[in-house]
Amino acid sequence: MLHDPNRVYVFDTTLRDGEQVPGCQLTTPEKIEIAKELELLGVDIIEAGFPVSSPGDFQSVVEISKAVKEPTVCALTRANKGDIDAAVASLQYAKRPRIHTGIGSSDMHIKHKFNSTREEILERAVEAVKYAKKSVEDIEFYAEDAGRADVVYLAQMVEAVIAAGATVVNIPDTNGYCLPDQYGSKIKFLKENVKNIDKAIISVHCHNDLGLATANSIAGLQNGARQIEGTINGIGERAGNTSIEEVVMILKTHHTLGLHTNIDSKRFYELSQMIRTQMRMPVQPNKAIVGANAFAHSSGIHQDGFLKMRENYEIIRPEDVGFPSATIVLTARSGRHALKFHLERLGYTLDKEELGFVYNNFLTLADSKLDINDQDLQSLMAHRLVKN
Ligand SMILES: CC(=O)SCCNC(=O)CCNC(=O)[C@H](O)C(C)(C)COP(=O)(O)OP(=O)(O)OC[C@H]1O[C@@H](n2cnc3c(N)ncnc32)[C@H](O)[C@@H]1OP(=O)(O)O
Ligand SMILES: CC(C)C(=O)C(=O)O
Repeated sequence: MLHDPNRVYVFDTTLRDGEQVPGCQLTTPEKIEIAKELELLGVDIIEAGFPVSSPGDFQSVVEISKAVKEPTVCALTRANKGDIDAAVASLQYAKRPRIHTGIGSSDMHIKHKFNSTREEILERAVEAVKYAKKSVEDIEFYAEDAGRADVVYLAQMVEAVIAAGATVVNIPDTNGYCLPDQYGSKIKFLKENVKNIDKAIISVHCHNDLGLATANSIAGLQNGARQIEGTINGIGERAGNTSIEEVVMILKTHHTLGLHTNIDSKRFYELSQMIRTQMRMPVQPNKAIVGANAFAHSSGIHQDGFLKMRENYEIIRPEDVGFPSATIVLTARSGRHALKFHLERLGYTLDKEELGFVYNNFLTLADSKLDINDQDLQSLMAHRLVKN
C-alpha cells in the first residue's frame, strides 16, 4: 500500500500528548498557530486533540481542521461510540480526517483497568474500528500498553482491527517499558505473523520513562514500522514522548538506515522555541538537537579540535536544524586556541608569548567567573604584556 517503502510518516502529537503535560494547556488560537508551523515543518499527521474531553478541545480540532491543508488531522478517542461521534463531528472540516481509536492490550490493563477479558477487549476493539469506519475512511487503532502486552495476543488484536478497517496500527510503549531490542522484536513479530499486515502501516508511539523513547522508535522503524509518533521537544505525559527532531536527525545522519521523512529540519529550532514559549515548558540545555548547549563547545580539547575542523566535534551542522550557530564558550576549561580565536575575532593578533601571558590572567579570572564575555576579554587585553 505504500508507494515508497522507505518513507517514514511523521505523526505529531504535540497538541494532544504534549498538551497533557501539567501547565502546557493551550488556547485554540495558540494551537492553530502551532498547527500551521507543524504544517510548514512537513509533518504528515497532526493529532489535534481528544474532542470528547472538553468543549475547548473539541473546538480546537474543528479550527485546526479548517486551518491546515496538507497534513491529515487526527482526533483521539477511546473505544466507544460517544468518543467516536465527537471525533467525527470535530473533524467535519478536515480535508484528510483520521480517527485514532483504541484500547488497552496488556493483561495489566485488561484486568486492572477494564476488569475484563482478552476476548471481550478484542471485541470492543473491533467494534470501535467498525463504528469509526462508517464515518471516516482513515482509521488508526492504538493497542495501549502494547510494550507490555503478550505478543501473540497483540498479533490477534492487530489482525482483527485491520480486518475491521484500520489503516494504521499503533503499537504504543505507553509506559516507556521496553528495551530497544524487545520493542524492535515486537514490531518484527507483527510484521512476520499478522497475515494482513501489508494492508496497514505500523506506527510507533514511545514514551520516555527510561530515556529510551527515541531508541525504541528507531528500533521499531528498523523492524518495519513506517510511522513515528512524537512531539517537538519530546514533551508529553510523565517523562515525555519520542522527540520528533531526534528521530528525523537520526534518519538524516545514518543514511545506512535507508529511511527518510518529509520534514524540513531547518525549521526545528524556531519551532522548538515557539513550543517552549507557548507551552511554558523550558527545554533542558543539553537536549539533543534543540537545547541551548547542543552546539556549544566549552572545553579546550574540543574547542581546539572544532576550530581545526568542525566535524571533529559536530555530527550535525547547526544550520541543518535552524540553530543560529555553533559557539565557543570561554570557561576555565578552555585552552589557548579558543582564547586566541575570540581575541582575533575582536581584532587582536598576539604572538605566542603574549597569548601565554593573557591566558594566565584569563584562567585566574575564569576560575572565579563562570562566563567570560567580550568585555572581560577587552579588560584582559588592556593589561596585556606589551613588548618593547
Ligand atoms: C492512552 C490514552 O488514552 S492517552 C490519552 C489520555 N488523555 C486523556 O485522558 C485526556 C482526556 N480525558 C478526559 O478528558 C477524560 O478522562 C474523559 C472525558 C476521556 C473521560 O472522563 P470520565 O468519563 O470522567 O472518566 P475517567 O477519565 O475518570 O475514567 C476513564 C474511563 O474510560 C475508560 N477507558 C480508558 N481507556 C479506554 C479506552 N481506550 N477505551 C474505552 N474505555 C476506556 C476507563 O476504563 C474508565 O471507565 P470506567 O468509568 O468505566 O471505569
Ligand atoms: C493514545 C495512545 C497512543 C497513547 O498516548 C499511549 O499509549 O501512550
